[in-house]
Amino acid sequence: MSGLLRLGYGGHLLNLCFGSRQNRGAFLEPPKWISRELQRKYSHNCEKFTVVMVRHGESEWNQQNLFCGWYDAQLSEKGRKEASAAGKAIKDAKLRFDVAHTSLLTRAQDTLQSILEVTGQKDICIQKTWRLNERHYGGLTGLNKSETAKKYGEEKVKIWRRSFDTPPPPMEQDHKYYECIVKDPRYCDGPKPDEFPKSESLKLTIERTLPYWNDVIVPQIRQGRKLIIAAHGNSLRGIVKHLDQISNEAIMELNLPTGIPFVYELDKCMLPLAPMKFLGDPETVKKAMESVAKQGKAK
Ligand SMILES: O=C(O)[C@H](O)COP(=O)(O)O
Repeated sequence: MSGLLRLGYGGHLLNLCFGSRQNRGAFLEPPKWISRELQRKYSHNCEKFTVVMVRHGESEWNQQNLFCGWYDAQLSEKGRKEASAAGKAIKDAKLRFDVAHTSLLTRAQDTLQSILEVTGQKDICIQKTWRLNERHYGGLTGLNKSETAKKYGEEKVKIWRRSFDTPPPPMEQDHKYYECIVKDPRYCDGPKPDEFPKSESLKLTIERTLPYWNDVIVPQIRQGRKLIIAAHGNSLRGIVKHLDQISNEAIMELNLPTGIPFVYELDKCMLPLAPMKFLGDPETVKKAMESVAKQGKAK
């Protein structure tokens, strides 16, 4: 299928078709030079696609306020409860899925399993990828966030946690968790040794998450498949930044809460038709976001 874009230009109405023989069956994005505002306003389609995303429930390392990244922490008791509450919220919203996407980390996979159990959808196809993993916290992995803020200052910790392109210090080979992460057999199919991160900024996280969004997830959405993505605070922040075109500065203030699903309605150009909608009471969501932000404060 090709697309039709209507643009008002110098008093004329311009109809632009896009699509090519090679891409028959796929919908091409309108040319990049057309602003998102115009795309949204004039894009000649009213189909909408629903995608549900959820950050895993609280992990044992979240509970102890430790930088976790690629360390495979398990869900805490509270995290397991959050995961089943997420399932209930999804069930109440009557959302059904054809495919689920998750990371290679247990906390995201267990959250997904719990959601699928509660919603009675355990048999759907699950695709797992390292590209949806949490951002790699490098040398900070295993350190307490508050103590790190006490040692280096809250401002520095906020930059490590939330800046767009300043990565935390790298994880060196003598780091306590280096071996168990780098030699973990779950990474036998990737990342390749030369792409294996030593630490990641949000920018670097987006660079490995977005190809998966564009090449695997978007084609499924366009085929009309209903998707759930159970992943992590920062891999999801990257996707949200991309979808909502959030600036590098503004993304610093976005803190995703654990275990509260959020829903996007996307048009055919994969543009959100409305802001993300949390399946939770707004006051609870606000408090949960504030408490994530506070984890980097020195106590
Ligand atoms: O990896 C971690 O420590 C958390 O899951 C995400 O941490 P952040 O909110 O400090 O980025």
